[in-house]
Amino acid sequence: MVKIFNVSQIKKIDGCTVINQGITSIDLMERASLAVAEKLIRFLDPDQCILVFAGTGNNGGDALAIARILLSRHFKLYVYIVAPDELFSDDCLVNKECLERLTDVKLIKENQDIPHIPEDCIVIDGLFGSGLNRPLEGVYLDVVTVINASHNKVYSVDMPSGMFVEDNASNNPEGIIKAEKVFTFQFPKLSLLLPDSANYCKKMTVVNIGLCEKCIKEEETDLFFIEKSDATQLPIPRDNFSHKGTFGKALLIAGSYGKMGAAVLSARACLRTGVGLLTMHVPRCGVDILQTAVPEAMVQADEFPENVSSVGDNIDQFAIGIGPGIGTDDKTKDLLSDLFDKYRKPMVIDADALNIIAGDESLKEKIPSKSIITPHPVEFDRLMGGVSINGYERLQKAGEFANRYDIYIVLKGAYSAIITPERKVYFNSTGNPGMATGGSGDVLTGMITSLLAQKYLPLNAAILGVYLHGLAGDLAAKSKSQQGMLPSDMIEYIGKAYRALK
Ligand SMILES: NC(=O)C1=CN([C@@H]2O[C@H](COP(=O)(O)OP(=O)(O)OC[C@H]3O[C@@H](n4cnc5c(N)ncnc54)[C@H](OP(=O)(O)O)[C@@H]3O)[C@@H](O)[C@H]2O)[C@@H](O)CC1
Ligand SMILES: Nc1ncnc2c1ncn2[C@@H]1O[C@H](COP(=O)(O)OP(=O)(O)O)[C@@H](O)[C@H]1O
Ligand SMILES: [K+]
Repeated sequence: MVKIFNVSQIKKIDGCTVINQGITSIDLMERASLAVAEKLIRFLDPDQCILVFAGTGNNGGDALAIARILLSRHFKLYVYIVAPDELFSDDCLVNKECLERLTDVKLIKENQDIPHIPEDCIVIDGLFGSGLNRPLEGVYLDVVTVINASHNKVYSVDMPSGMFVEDNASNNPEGIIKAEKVFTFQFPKLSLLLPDSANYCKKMTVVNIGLCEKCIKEEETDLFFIEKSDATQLPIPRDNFSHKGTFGKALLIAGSYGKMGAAVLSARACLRTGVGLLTMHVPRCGVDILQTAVPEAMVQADEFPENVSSVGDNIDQFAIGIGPGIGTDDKTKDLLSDLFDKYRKPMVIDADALNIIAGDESLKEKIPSKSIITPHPVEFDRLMGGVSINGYERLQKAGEFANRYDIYIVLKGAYSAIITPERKVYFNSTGNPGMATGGSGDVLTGMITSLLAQKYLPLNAAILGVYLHGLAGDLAAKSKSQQGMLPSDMIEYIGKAYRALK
């Protein structure tokens, strides 16, 4: 797992690296800048005009070192340092003086020094990084406004300048660079993983700068970024003599009149994820649909034609998933309450099941311990009874909720976050905007339920389920495009996603 740290932890690891590796901070800056420049070069055209905007701190120092490296590779650069008071950090000053021996470096001290930024340029943004401690004002704000208004591609060093590493609730949205790509050092930064960064960081690339592994190992955190190597370790190998009983029984309670598609998608995804036996509990109107669309599944018909209203006895044999397409009818509400009374093992709770719970405090109290709930942000805000001001606040609330009710929360989104009862957070690294289409969530519910049935621990079921789901989405997008892909395609790629983990 890649650890995610706060600013003071990053500074500490920085200092510890310098000591343990017997280097100076300027050596580390050079290493970091070289690593970014190497990545950056792939996106640059030698004929294009490149404007570098540096600040006066170490982020500026990085940008100036990157400018020097790019000059040595014959890129055409115009370099500006925004320095209203001309106070430079030591390492920034060293890089400024090095660069001034090679090219003209202009200072921007006030608004009138800001250059016109032509169209079709590339901007390299090294104004502020992790040292930002207040929203931008004055000439800094003016520079960011001009850069954003130029609509050129901006590549940011470490952070989009003006964006805080963690909480941006108090920030000025106008004072943050809108970057095409952010090359961030060594660790993903929390704010770049939250939906708040959507306008400011289209893509985050983590650049390894060789910080001391021992220091990183010793520094504790509750925030993690899931990598392929983490997911690869999770699938339970299949024994030669295993049989369908080995891989568990899943029961999916899904569908209502007009929403049987959700049940079909979750059923297919559950089967493709490897469950031994799948039973679908659906309203009577859905029986033929299920039997035709998913012949591998057994079907239990509810007594009601259009909604699910009750589940039978003998449900302890199953891993249960409930929610896709069930609607919020009163009968279905009774079912949920009854289910929570009868069944005390971890289950997967999604979609309308969450909307039902949202309106009833007593149901929240009854959620079985260690269950996995899978809300998207709107469902989560409904559960909380109010909208969060940003993704950071939502994450804090999710930690409190998971802890209070002893459950796992999969907060879905671009980097879905898995939040544990101990308030640890695991961010997923797979998936793409092609998955932002009705039915993708139903697929996820089927997948995690399948893994629970196969005796994965709830945390592992959530991590592997979310990772595989995103990976299947990435494979589907590769073949069908983000626009053209469907949740059904994702299901077809679950097998290949498993293969890719080998
Ligand atoms: N391990 C790593 O990751 C490595 C990191 N490295 C690089 O170091 C960068 C962090 O550098 P940094 O600490 O010098 O801070 P940076 O962001 O340049 O800001 C400079 C100063 O600006 C000030 N300031 C703050 N807000 C302000 C505002 N709104 N308006 C005006 N001024 C404001 C504030 O000073 P203050 O005014 O508070 O005294 C602050 O100290 C990091 O992002 C990465 O690029 C690499 O070089 C090596 C390895
Ligand atoms: N931009 C994105 N990048 C990665 N994954 C995404 C993106 N948008 C949506 N997803 C994933 O797609 C799924 C959508 O789920 P949900 O909103 O519940 O859809 P539905 O209710 O229509 O089935 C979630 O797992 C989410 O993480
Ligand atoms: K920056």
